[in-house]
Amino acid sequence: MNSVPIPENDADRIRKLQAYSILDTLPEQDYDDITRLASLICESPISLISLVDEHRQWFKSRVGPDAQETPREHAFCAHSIMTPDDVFIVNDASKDARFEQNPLVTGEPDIRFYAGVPLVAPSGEALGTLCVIDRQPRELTLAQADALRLLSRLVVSQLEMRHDIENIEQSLLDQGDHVARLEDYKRKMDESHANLRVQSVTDVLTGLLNRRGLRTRLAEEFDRAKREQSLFSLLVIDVDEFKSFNDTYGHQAGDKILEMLGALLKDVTRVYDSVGRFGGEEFVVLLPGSDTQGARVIAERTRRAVQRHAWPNRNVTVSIGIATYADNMESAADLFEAADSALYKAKENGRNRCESAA
Ligand SMILES: Nc1nc2c(ncn2[C@@H]2O[C@H](COP(=O)(O)OP(=O)(O)OP(=O)(O)O)[C@@H](O)[C@H]2O)c(=O)[nH]1
Repeated sequence: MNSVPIPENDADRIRKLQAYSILDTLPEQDYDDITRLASLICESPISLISLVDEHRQWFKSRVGPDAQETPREHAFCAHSIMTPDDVFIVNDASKDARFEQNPLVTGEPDIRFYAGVPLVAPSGEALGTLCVIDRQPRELTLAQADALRLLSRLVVSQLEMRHDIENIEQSLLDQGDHVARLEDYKRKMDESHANLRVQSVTDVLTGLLNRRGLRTRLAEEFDRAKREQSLFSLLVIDVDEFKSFNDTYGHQAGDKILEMLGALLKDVTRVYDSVGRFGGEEFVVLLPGSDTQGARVIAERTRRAVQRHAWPNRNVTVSIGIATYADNMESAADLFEAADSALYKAKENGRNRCESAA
């Protein structure tokens, strides 16, 4: 038996075939319809869509034989793909020197007649054939050859369509991946914006509201008190003789005091009060719902708590100015100034005391 011919472009041809991802896939109705039609039109008991792989021919669809594949060296189709533009016809294989010793001729399925039309990819490679086979020597009519050509083009269209669909599916998956990554990115951006928003109103040393955060909250509460005619008070709290503390124990020890005082103020106030560090050693507590009397109680409690607290180095006390919202106040600044004046009075009157605005 002659050895099997190999096309010059065989490596490219096999790469192309593999790119279709068709080898070793399950049977599909569309391809089976084509082999059935080929068999009917050509009146042949066997019809195959044979794809010529590196070492085998593999049948995507078959009418007749049980085998799913045969070695390439036995494949009539391996001869057929050598002439991509022609129908390859063997009228009687038992009398053809190329095939008379072929096991597919000397044994099952006893091939005598073979007609194969190469399946030519749009880029020119012959991937395999659509072929019809008979156990009797015979001929193919011109009409049957034409039909076989037409059906072979249908097979290639199927291959192309399937390939396009796979590409589209893949790009949809890739697109989905991009969308997921974008959403993740957006979520991270939102998180970092939210973090930035929190940081922009937070005092680094104490973790309380900073001056900016306090200003915003004060304006909101002031507007609410004015709108709803509700009670609202404000405490301005200042550490006594803090300069001498710093001078004696150092700035870092002073920072520690401010940090501890921040935590203490948080402890002694209610959840709906807002506590912040207005700057330096001055703290502010906003008391929505509190009149002067209520604010005074909280201020006294705070002052006592500071006085009794176990501080490092030496005792710490605070002076507290109290102001309560009144109808005649035009803005939050009026309320703040009133509390600040009261604080000044507390300092004037000897420190470690609470004073209310007049
Ligand atoms: N450690 C520390 N000290 C600060 C900080 N901010 C302001 N200070 C200090 O706080 C001190 C405030 O001093 P003064 O305004 O003279 O007031 P005081 O010494 O507390 O005296 P009175 O308020 O009148 O009781 C200054 O020495 C500031 O340097 C801070 O963030 N950390």
